[in-house]
Amino acid sequence: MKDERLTERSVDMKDIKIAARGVQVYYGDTHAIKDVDVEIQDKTVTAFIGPSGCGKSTFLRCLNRMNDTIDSARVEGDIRLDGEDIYDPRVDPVQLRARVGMVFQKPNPFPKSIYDNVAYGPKIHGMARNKADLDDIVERALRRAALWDEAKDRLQAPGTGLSGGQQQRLCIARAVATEPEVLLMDEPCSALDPIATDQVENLIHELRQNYSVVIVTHSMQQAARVSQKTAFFHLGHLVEYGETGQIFTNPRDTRTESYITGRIG
Ligand SMILES: Nc1ncnc2c1ncn2[C@@H]1O[C@H](COP(=O)(O)OP(=O)(O)OP(=O)(O)O)[C@@H](O)[C@H]1O
Repeated sequence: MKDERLTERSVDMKDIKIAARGVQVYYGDTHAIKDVDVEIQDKTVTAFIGPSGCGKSTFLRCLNRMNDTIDSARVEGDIRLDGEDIYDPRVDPVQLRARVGMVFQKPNPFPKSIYDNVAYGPKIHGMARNKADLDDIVERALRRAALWDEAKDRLQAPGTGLSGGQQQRLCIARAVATEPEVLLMDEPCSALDPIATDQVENLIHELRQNYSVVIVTHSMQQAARVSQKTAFFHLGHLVEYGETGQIFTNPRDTRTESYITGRIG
């Protein structure tokens, strides 16, 4: 006899891109992330919200081992990408970060041309057979980041010469150029004006067709606009995780309710 629950479960499992279990993060003696379990779904935008210092960025950085670059940080627990342990010593963090890309709060283009900023990742990962291939990859990434029209006539100009909003879109183009499966965005719009913010939010909608996107944001309006799932963090705990609509209209935990109604944070 067919076990309905098993079938249902295997379908659910397929939709999970990243599964984290019992994650703890310490910076020296500071216990910044406390026993967090979460399942990030594929082709979904997940927002991490919560008051300043609650651990959103720290947890985000666990998902592509960016905390490895912080000497005092220690990560414990189990984090799997498509079922594979990303902290296994055999996993190369550089390869992992090509699969799980990241965009930071402050645009950080390399001191190179616009073209080279985008071409760098595909080059080191051997994604282009020749110059024409690379040109195509660069154009496609810049188009996806809604920067092509502004950049196409000055591809050899330095990336650092662009405006703040353009630089952030350049960093997004750089991140998508390696075709990551997951894109982590740490407050990607905090340095942007409303027009650039709107462009980035449109891009997030588009990216969700192919990728899983996780975004840390201080703006609850932004979380409500762009995400399907929301995780509320407080003092290092993941307090509540669910459908974005439910979290904002019918939170189950009083701490979530206090935060979304502006009483904490
Ligand atoms: N590199 C670091 N070294 C030591 N402590 C850190 C470091 N980064 C973060 N912390 C500490 O870890 C805790 C969580 O910080 P984190 O930046 O993850 O929070 P956050 O929710 O992203 O905050 P914000 O919204 O203000 O960016 C805080 O107590 C913070 O002081």
